[in-house]
Amino acid sequence: MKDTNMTENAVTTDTPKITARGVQVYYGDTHAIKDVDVEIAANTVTAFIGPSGCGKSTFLRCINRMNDTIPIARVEGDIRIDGEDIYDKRVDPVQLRAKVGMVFQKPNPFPKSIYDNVAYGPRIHGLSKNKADLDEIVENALRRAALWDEAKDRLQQPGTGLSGGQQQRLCIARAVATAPEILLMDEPCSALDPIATAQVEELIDELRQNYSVVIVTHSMQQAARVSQKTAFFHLGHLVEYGETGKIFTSPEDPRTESYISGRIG
Ligand SMILES: Nc1ncnc2c1ncn2[C@@H]1O[C@H](COP(=O)(O)OP(=O)(O)OP(=O)(O)O)[C@@H](O)[C@H]1O
Repeated sequence: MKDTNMTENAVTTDTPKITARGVQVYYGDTHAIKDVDVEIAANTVTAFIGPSGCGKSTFLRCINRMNDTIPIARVEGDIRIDGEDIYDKRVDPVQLRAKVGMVFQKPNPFPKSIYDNVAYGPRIHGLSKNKADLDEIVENALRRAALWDEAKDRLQQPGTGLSGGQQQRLCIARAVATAPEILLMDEPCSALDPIATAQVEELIDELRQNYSVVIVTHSMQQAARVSQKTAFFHLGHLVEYGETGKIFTSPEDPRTESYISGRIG
């Protein structure tokens, strides 16, 4: 089945990077994600949209096992990256998170220098042979995050001294420095002004060349601008998933139609 016609059904893509089957998430007695099946393509930006509390962030956090850090959260079902079960006991969540980077709603640089923020992941994962190697990784990551020109003369200054938009790009540089294959972004622009938002959106489009990007957003305009695929969640269900253009112009499900036309949410 192609991915343009589905209602709480399995969704497939030609080259799935991430495959989820029968995913349930519980927080104690709260059933937050209900039987979600989805396949997410490589080199694609996929947007998760839906009303507040529908489970977008919860499902996003399943993809790098961030829910493991929430004691009352319980994840069931099967999630694979390139066919590998990421919940297998042999998978080290720290290694997994190097491969599946995450950028959060609020820029959260470490209280360290700009350089050390970006070098942190490569250092703990032993990705560089020597200082020159690490310098190169840091420079490349800052370039990829479109922050190099603004940061190159102040690499030893604190990351927290940057503007909000620069801090978010620093967090993106920190995430890409470990050469991830997937980048998860949880409302990455919600704390940014329109100019910084435009810069981050432009960056997301460039990042797609190298990564699969999954972005949670409350802004339907943003989803329409940056994503090729959109998933609409409602009350823990993945209601509809498909080409972004189709979801926004001719959704199949009345709940999607209501949300995009502003009647729910
Ligand atoms: N740490 C937590 N502990 C308990 N319940 C939680 C926790 N995180 C989320 N939930 C519950 O799980 C459900 C889904 O929440 P989630 O944050 O995933 O939704 P969301 O769609 O991302 O919402 P928003 O758009 O408001 O960020 C909600 O009912 C929420 O209250």
